[in-house]
Amino acid sequence: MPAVIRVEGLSKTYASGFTALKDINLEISQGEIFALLGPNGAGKTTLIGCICGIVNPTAGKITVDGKDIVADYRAVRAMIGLVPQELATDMFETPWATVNFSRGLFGKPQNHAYVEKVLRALTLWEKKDSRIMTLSGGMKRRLLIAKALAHEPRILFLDEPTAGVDVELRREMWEIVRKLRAEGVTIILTTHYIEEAEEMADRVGVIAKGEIILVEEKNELMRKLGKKQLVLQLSAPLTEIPAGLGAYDLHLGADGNELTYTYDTRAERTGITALLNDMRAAGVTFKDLSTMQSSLEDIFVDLVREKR
Ligand SMILES: Nc1ncnc2c1ncn2[C@@H]1O[C@H](COP(=O)(O)OP(=O)(O)OP(=O)(O)O)[C@@H](O)[C@H]1O
Repeated sequence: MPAVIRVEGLSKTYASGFTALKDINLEISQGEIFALLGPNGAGKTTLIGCICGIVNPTAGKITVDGKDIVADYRAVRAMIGLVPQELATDMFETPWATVNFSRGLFGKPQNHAYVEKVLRALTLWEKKDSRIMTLSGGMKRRLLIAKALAHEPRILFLDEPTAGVDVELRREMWEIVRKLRAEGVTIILTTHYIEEAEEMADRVGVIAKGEIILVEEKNELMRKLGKKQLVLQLSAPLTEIPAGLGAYDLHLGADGNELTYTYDTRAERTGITALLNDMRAAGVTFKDLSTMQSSLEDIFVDLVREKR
């Protein structure tokens, strides 16, 4: 698939002197769902703000469909729809008026049939003449998407589409995103949630402290994220890992009193049964055991370490 968005050497330092993005290089392919995964303050919103022309980059170059976002601002903006985190619109307006107005902002001719199609697709048609303030939280979220789609963009950015929404609504949002992709829209979404990236994305970019740490096919990333640790409190301390256990990914810690085994939860076998058997054969016994799942934070730390 050809790249529809190219980001080269992008950096952003805010007026406060804070550097939110450092030398970002990224390509988004046409028709994919790309998830930008990162903790709070990682720079996700700043990055999409730069691509959408809302935030001025300090350095670097961005093209959308081969057009420079600065030199060709209007053409680029017309190709992009942005679903922000929060609704900033007149609460006394109606969905019908606000979506038609959004379309007009982009200089698109009126097209009531298209606006109707969008409102119906987002199950807002029944509410088209209600005041926005009377809509439920889920309806307001869907209205944000309807507004972003008003001018028929080919690329849609969703900034934390499911932050603070319940499970049912989250699934509904995912369904909407999938339908849009099926219609050929390229989708870039930001999220804190590994499950969201896992559920939705074709590729995932992990961002932390203003740097893209890795970009990976979703399946490959999930394999890396699927690591768990088994921690064994030994009955007696060891000075080294016995030779008979050399084939396992083991770490001896806590003055030889703790053995940690790292395994892949997605592998066909965890290897735990074999490890415990081999430990018995090697005469190593334990008094307690627990498991730990790597947190997103641990994973970021690991990834940063791996990169260096
Ligand atoms: N206008 C601004 N002036 C100064 N610093 C800013 C400005 N906007 C954002 N920042 C800082 O830049 C960093 C990145 O913010 P950004 O909103 O891009 O992160 P994010 O990954 O989207 O976070 P979240 O998940 O919380 O939305 C943060 O430390 C933030 O405080």
